[in-house]
Amino acid sequence: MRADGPAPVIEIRDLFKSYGHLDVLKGVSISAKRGQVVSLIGSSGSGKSTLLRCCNLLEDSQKGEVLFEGEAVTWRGEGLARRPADRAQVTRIRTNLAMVFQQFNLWSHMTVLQNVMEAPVTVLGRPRADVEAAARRYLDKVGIGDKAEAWPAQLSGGQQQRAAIARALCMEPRALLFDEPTSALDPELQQEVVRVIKDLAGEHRTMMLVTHDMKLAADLSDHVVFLHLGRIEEQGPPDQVFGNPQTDRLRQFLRAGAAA
Ligand SMILES: Nc1ncnc2c1ncn2[C@@H]1O[C@H](COP(=O)(O)OP(=O)(O)OP(=O)(O)O)[C@@H](O)[C@H]1O
Repeated sequence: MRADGPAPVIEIRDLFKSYGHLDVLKGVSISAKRGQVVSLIGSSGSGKSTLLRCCNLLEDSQKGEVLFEGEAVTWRGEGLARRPADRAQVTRIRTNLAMVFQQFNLWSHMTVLQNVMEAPVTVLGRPRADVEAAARRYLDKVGIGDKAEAWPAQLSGGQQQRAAIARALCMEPRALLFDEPTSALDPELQQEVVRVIKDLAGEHRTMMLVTHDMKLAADLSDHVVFLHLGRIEEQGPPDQVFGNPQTDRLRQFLRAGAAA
């Protein structure tokens, strides 16, 4: 244990990411320590989702690195010559940094239970009976234990997102990455997902959360990062970021959100 508290589970160091000529991340450094909830806020296009996707190797990056529990996991090399880490490492990282997407991404041809069990059984090779017991436990935990045998299309959006959260939990990850988990939901369905995310935060799980829901970020986060055009414009504890913003850009962003 370091003198300054728990070690980072995720550490992003000076990360640069471009799509062709579009520079999306321009030297971003963030870390999430064990048990911390770090929220990423900012205008559309500021690079929040890209940053999250770089953490679990869904995207490459041109420069800088991401460390998972102290181990470098970003692509190796420089510029376009960068190569992914080896396949086993990619699997390990995606298992340990499980992601929940805005659009749920459940497989429509599988039942809810099969969705939750699929990766632990086929990718990780865990025993089916153990995984099924765990999957049912996680479905209960997110409040849809009775939907195990249903098809995704039979579920509401909020239930589908809770199934996606159960699927992420069933990987037994070291951290959860949420990419706008409530944005695709009607307001009344958002709350059931928010409740689940709050429960997980209450268990001191390590999380990185991209959200446009400032209330959620304020309620949940230990640390809030405001991105603007691929750079960190301001960051700090939620009381400060939301209660005493230091930069004009953040003040403007929060005002615009409050007026929306
Ligand atoms: N695969 C891609 N190819 C080309 N450009 C992309 C790709 N993915 C994202 N971008 C661009 O990168 C920029 C950052 O996108 P990103 O999704 O990270 O932003 P964001 O802050 O999460 O926005 P939002 O809040 O709207 O989701 C945007 O200009 C987007 O159009």
